[in-house]
Amino acid sequence: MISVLFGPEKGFSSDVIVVLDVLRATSVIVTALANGALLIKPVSSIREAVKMKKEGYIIGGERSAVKLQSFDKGNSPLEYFDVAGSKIVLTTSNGTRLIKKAMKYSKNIIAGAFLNLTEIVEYIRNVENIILWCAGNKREVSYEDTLLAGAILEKLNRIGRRDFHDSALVALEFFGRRKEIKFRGTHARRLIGLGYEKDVAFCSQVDIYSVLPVLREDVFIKR
Ligand SMILES: O=C(O)[C@H](CS(=O)(=O)O)OP(=O)(O)O
Ligand SMILES: [Mg+2]
Repeated sequence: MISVLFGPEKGFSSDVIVVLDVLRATSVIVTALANGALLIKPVSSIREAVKMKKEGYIIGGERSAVKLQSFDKGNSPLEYFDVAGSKIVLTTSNGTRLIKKAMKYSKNIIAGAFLNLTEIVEYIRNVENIILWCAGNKREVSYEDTLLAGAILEKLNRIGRRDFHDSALVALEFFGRRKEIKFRGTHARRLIGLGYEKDVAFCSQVDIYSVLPVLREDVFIKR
């Protein structure tokens, strides 16, 4: 059975959990690994991230969408092209918190974005129980994560999967009504207002990377 969780509140166990935070945490994770980062460690707090600096990590993340003082990088995927060979610790408002939560519910967690859409589908196509877990925006449903859930489901549907929970059917039908990958929600508008329009455009690209971030212990590495 394939289910979609539209926000971070309620979780349950599953064979695989695909964490979706299109704007922008999972797009950052995919981009960093595609550009040669060795690993990305998601953490919930700023303090945990800062501690890792001494261990040679690049520290990245945001609060209220803006790079933190004393951090090396923010939460823009465009800042993660020059990370070959590095270890990164990442803390963000929605995405990294959801990843930590998802760890309670599955040993098999992957990070999904439009950037690696086909890689996600290839990995989960034969898995029995799947949750597509949307990070959402400030604990609410987000347009772009729901759209990605629908895009994944459409591809699964095309290859014959039909075991969709009602939540999955809702996301699938939502995606089916959209003709383009364009983010019309609050989070995209807010990021554009803050000057991050290039991030929004970058994160709406489909399949520019053939990379799948898988969580091993508590760090994402390339599969
Ligand atoms: O940086 C982002 O895009 C958001 C921050 S906020 O929700 O806009 O304040 O973080 P994320 O965890 O990637 O949703
Ligand atoms: Mg987000």
